[in-house]
Amino acid sequence: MNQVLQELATILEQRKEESADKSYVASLYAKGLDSILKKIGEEATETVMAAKDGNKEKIVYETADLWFHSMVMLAHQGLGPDDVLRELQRRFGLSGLEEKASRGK
Ligand SMILES: N=c1c2ncn([C@@H]3O[C@H](COP(=O)(O)OP(=O)(O)OP(=O)(O)O)[C@@H](O)[C@H]3O)c2ncn1[C@@H]1O[C@H](COP(=O)(O)O)[C@@H](O)[C@H]1O
Repeated sequence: MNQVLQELATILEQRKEESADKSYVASLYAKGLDSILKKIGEEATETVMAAKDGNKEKIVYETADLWFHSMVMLAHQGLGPDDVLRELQRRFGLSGLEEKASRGK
């Protein structure tokens, strides 16, 4: 799995033991699932607006916010990035893309 995602996932697990006034992630857990989902909705909207503007720097920044809050949601639900990557890898295999990529097509 991607090392950055793995390291972030480890921090997100550790934040489950942290107090809400010391950590943004712990404060999101304390507010509960609906607040985490609200942040995902906001960040998704900001990502869409950045893409419509065509500002590459802003697109990357907002997508990072969206991925980050999605990872907080996964951690809250007892999941992690490896679960999503496994699903993407499964689809990759199913579509035959893996074989085509290895043949350079
Ligand atoms: N990657 C991130 C990250 N990306 C975005 N954010 C926060 O997500 C929020 C984004 O919300 P907005 O863009 O709406 O900005 P805002 O108006 O300040 O936010 P709100 O007041 O509306 O909640 C900001 O407060 C950012 O600081 C993040 N906060 C933390 N991390 C990672 O999570 C780790 C743990 O963070 P803490 O729990 O704060 O220690 C850190 O080490 C970082 O690696």
